[in-house]
Amino acid sequence: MQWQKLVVQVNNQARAAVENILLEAGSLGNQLITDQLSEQIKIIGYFDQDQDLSVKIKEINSRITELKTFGLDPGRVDLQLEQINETSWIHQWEKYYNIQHISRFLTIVPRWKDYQSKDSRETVLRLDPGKSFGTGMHPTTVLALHQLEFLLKPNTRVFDVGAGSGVLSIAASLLGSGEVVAFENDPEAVLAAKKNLALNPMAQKVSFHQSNLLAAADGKADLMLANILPEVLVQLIPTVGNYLVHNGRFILSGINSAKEKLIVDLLAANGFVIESSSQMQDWCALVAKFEQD
Ligand SMILES: C[S@@+](CC[C@H](N)C(=O)[O-])C[C@H]1O[C@@H](n2cnc3c(N)ncnc32)[C@H](O)[C@@H]1O
Repeated sequence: MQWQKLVVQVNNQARAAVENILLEAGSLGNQLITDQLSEQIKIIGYFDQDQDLSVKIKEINSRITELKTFGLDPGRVDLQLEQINETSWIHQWEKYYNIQHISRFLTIVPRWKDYQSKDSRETVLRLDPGKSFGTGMHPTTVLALHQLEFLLKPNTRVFDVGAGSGVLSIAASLLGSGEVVAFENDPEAVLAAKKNLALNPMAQKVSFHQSNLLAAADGKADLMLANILPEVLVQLIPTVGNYLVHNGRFILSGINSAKEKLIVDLLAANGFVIESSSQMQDWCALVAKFEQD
């Protein structure tokens, strides 16, 4: 299978915004290459070959150029499209993917790295994201994991919408939740998530389902997770109340700061009260409480 790689060279100050533009254009994962001697960085977006990027490149270029109107100078912008084969794509990820200490008590370790925890309180999550989103390195995943660690109570029933590599679902189980039911519309991601579950035998009662948003959900959750782009959150939010208990919490991530107000207003209109908002780079995560009967 062939992939396409879009290499974008810009000024470092536009990094978070450009990463977001690539993800919104359909990049399945971004890789960052920095040079300590230069302000210029390279952001590489990986796209499925089926995507016609000839039109999208123009759109991406003009969105990057428009950043100037928001006070972000992207500098000299250069975009190069390259074809790559699947093996080298996965190889690239493995090269740049490292052990990540998400918090004092949660560490994500790539499947192929050795790691011995020295602290019995530390939870170690083994992961091989393959082609699916959710290495644990992206700010949106880190923000969701921080909120999950903070909010999770023992035996809570969790729904994870847009499970990707399964990172949030597996973390929820390892951190002590009850049943975790995860939904993902990409069949390849569902397979990757199931393989990741097998890498973590301590994660119990987790199931992954191929489903458009909550279409395959049954019953109600105490805690809902969704790290998905705002365009998808907008479709999801009006349905969440049917699947969340009264006073249940909803952790939303994947929101670029410019879309925060839109999501906050939609949550309020659907019976949610915002409890907190956290920020990393240009990304925002929200915790909302469902107060409607
Ligand atoms: C940003 S990734 C998040 C992955 C992982 N949960 C994490 O936090 O790192 C969003 C995921 O949502 C999935 N997704 C997008 N639209 C969806 C939909 N309508 N129904 C189910 N999953 C969807 C994508 O395939 C992708 O795996």
